[in-house]
Amino acid sequence: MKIFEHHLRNASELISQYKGTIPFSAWIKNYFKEHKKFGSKDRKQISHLCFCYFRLGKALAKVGVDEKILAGLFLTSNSSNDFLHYFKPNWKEQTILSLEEKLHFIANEFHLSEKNIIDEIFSWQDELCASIDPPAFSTSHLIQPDVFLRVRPGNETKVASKLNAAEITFNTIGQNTLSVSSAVKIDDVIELNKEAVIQDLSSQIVASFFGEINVAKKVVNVWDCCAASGGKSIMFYDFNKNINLTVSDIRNSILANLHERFKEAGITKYQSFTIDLSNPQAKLPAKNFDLIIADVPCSGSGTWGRTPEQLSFFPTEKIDHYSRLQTNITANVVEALADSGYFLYITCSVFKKENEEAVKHLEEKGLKLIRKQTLSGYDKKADTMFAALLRKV
Ligand SMILES: C[S@@+](CC[C@H](N)C(=O)[O-])C[C@H]1O[C@@H](n2cnc3c(N)ncnc32)[C@H](O)[C@@H]1O
Repeated sequence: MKIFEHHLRNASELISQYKGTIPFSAWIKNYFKEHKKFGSKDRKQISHLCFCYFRLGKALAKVGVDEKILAGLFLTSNSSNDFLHYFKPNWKEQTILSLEEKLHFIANEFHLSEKNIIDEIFSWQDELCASIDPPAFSTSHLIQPDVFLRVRPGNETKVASKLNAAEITFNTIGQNTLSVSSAVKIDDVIELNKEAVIQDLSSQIVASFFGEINVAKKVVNVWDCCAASGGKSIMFYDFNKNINLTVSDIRNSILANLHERFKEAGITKYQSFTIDLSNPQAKLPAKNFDLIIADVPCSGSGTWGRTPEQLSFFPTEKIDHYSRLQTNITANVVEALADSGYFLYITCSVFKKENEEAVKHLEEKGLKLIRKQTLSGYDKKADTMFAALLRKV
């Protein structure tokens, strides 16, 4: 079929043109904007083929782009499709096999070692936190993660009935956690931020650390110092409304999103300011925070199931860059902790340099570790994150 051959050729050309400077989803959107000849079905199929290729990371580097696209499509599909069948009729029977069996099959097809394929999907195995299972984490990149919703307190019944009325299939994971397929357009159905927040499962599990914060005060002073659009602040507010909330980030444009989101979430009383926290000369707020939430900038390596092009393009030296940035930020920020104040350190990274080693730096600064945890989402179609709660003693 000519159309299949066109799609494969287009995907292959786009993959060779993409240099990893911006996220692939944004890059391909721009490309299609400039090249109007592609219809919506073509755009969808070509993007999908590119993502299938990227999900294999640095594995199958020598088999050629077309073959790697087809192998990626085979490994990420649960049933045979006409496109795959057209190019690989003898793979049809195998599409229903388990991922492990399919990896074995592909290794045989290309005369490669199955272990090497797995090691090369996520090729930073030596940098991983000890608690992560390297093969399971690596192969998880072949599965598209889900979208998770955190239903805000009191909206549980309303959100479920709205989803049911719109005939949207969802899984109930916990009292306040639902998941939907990444293809679903949820914002047409529920009032985002008011009724529910789009928030990854592991990010939601960070709330389990809030219960360990013991402040004998009516109003808790909280500083969400790398707040972005305020996901962690909204979650803390839902846990405890008696807070005096301060938020900051490096740029005003980022905080503009936060103001919008807080409005929708009903958070009206808070202080906000911009600050470069990596600058040792930065003027910090007064030293009176009972809790500082430091959801620091990081490699994002626990979220590459959503941006699989990073498996091919992430420069290894950036791990050290982020680690230094995190050390500079946290060294600065802890100065604003009140006596006995808590410090919640969070990343969406799987690298020990950004996680356990960062916690060691904080302990060297005199903070006492209460709990640290790798929040492994790779077995739950979710992101993998890391959180550590420390206290100034
Ligand atoms: C992982 S995101 C925070 C996500 C957010 N807490 C949430 O739950 O949605 C990290 C944030 O740190 C900010 N950031 C990066 N470098 C910074 C710096 N030097 N000083 C302050 N904030 C910085 C980024 O702009 C980004 O918004």
